[in-house]
Amino acid sequence: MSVSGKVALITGAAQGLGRAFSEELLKKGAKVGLTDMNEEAGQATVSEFSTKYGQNKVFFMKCDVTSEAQMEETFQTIKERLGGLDIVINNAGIGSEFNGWEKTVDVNVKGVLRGSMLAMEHMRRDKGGNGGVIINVSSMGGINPNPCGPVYSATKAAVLMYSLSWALNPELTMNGLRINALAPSFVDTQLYQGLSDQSTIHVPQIAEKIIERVGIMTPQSVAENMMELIEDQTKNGAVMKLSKVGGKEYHKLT
Ligand SMILES: NC(=O)c1ccc[n+]([C@@H]2O[C@H](COP(=O)([O-])OP(=O)(O)OC[C@H]3O[C@@H](n4cnc5c(N)ncnc54)[C@H](O)[C@@H]3O)[C@@H](O)[C@H]2O)c1
Ligand SMILES: CC[C@@H](O)/C=C/C=C\C[C@@H](O)/C=C/C=C/C=C\[C@@H](O)CCCC(=O)O
Repeated sequence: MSVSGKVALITGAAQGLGRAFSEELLKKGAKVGLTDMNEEAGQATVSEFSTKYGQNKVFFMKCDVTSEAQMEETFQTIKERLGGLDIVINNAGIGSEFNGWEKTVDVNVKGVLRGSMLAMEHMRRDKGGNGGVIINVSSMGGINPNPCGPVYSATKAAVLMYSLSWALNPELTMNGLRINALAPSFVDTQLYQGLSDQSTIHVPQIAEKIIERVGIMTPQSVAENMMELIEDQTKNGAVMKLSKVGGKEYHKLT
């Protein structure tokens, strides 16, 4: 599928991976609904991208993925403002392991499931949509047990299993939809930089050893690889693993 002229909605897009996904899509001629709970960062990003790619190509909405009302309004508004919806990337995620662990579940699991359900409602052909693709952002931490973040890993494993379960449902494919999961290892973003904050993870000394082994990617390199999940229409149910040392691999869970 060529993304030129298509409309994408991305959560957590003000910075990090979501910002990189947005820019990669804009470079290829897509229109992007950039959403994030951080309004200041979101406005700054959309201002930069409007200048680079055109005012009518990108639109920002403040949206907290844990709010059903905000997510419903955001999907409807972006679809109206940009003329449709073809690509949804449920990217927003956090990593608190201790006193914020329930928020981690709310954002990383409930936020992704909410965005997936809204994406299906707005894109499925039997409800007036044009079909499309959903990319749910998991992690290598959702595939391999990771002592640094049991809560985080559980949320990312949930994203994987939810996505793959839907991919097997003919209701999805018969209505022109595809759903995939992206599972990067470490990427140089604010979330990764928070790893050094002992209040967010368990056993940071183990994290250091894992990082030495698997390396650290740039958000841009992840975004460039991710595009294959959108452009290759045979990839329904695919799990793309990415790491600095291992490169790109497709993971089979079944
Ligand atoms: N950085 C990594 O090493 C890495 C590796 C694998 C997977 N991931 C995943 O990639 C995704 C993006 O993470 P990142 O590394 O770019 O982190 P990041 O912290 O740089 O960016 C996350 C963005 O999500 C936004 N956000 C947080 N909570 C939100 C909410 N409730 N509603 C809306 N927006 C919210 C933040 O404001 C921020 O702009 C996450 O799902 C993360 O789990 C990251
Ligand atoms: C880990 C808790 C959270 O607060 C921190 C997140 C930081 C970065 C994002 C995360 O998704 C990255 C995970 C990377 C995992 C990399 C390798 C794993 O497969 C573990 C491999 C185990 C091993 O090699 O020993």
